[in-house]
Amino acid sequence: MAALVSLSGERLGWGEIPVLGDVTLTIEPGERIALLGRSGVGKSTLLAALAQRLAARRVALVPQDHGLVGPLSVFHNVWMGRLDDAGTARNLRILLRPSAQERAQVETVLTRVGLTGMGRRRVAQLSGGQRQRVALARALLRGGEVVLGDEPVSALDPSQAAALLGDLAASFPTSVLALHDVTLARQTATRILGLKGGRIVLDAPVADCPRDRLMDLYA
Ligand SMILES: Nc1ncnc2c1ncn2[C@@H]1O[C@H](COP(=O)(O)OP(=O)(O)OP(=O)(O)O)[C@@H](O)[C@H]1O
Repeated sequence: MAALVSLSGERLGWGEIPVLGDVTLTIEPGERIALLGRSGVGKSTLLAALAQRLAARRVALVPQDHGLVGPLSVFHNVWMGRLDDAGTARNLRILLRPSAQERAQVETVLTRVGLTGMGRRRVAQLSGGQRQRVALARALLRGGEVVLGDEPVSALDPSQAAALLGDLAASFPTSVLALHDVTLARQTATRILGLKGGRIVLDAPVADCPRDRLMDLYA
């Protein structure tokens, strides 16, 4: 099967400022990759580079800051996951006067993230964990070949986090998720990428990643 994306010896950063060097990485369809490493090591930088390389595919994003529009309703924010499926006129109609079916589609994903009946609430009035779940609902509504998530369950309690990572795994064939919870990464990923000191220092199947080996990434 053809790789989804390949990077070979690349330097990734922002403008002239390098963050990660010598990045060599191939992602195959069906992989569930967890990105691990200390704060500021470059997980978001790698995800941003992957998003760019995967632009021709259908990709759902769950950004670290959620990427929501506070003054708009939960419904509107979730529907944004599908904006590029329709033209401006249809989108305007949906945003102003959604049909019962469109409301039901959004309600279905809201229920999956535990936000049943919250579609009319303004995002600005939600808690941090509720906002994160709106961002997850938007990704679930969008669907696609790949989900890229930057700490997508960091604001949720452990059982909710595990359940929603399970839902992402069931909904997207391939995932690349930056996670800070090593246990959750070992439970949900098939492959671990560990970043340290400006490099990928670990790239291995999860079966070869005992907890101690992963904790070295934070030493
Ligand atoms: N949009 C951006 N523009 C410029 N520099 C950035 C941007 N995003 C991140 N950086 C810089 O890139 C470096 C790596 O940051 P990055 O956000 O990729 O790390 P991270 O591993 O995701 O961190 P965290 O776990 O804290 O989210 C940092 O020095 C950061 O200041």
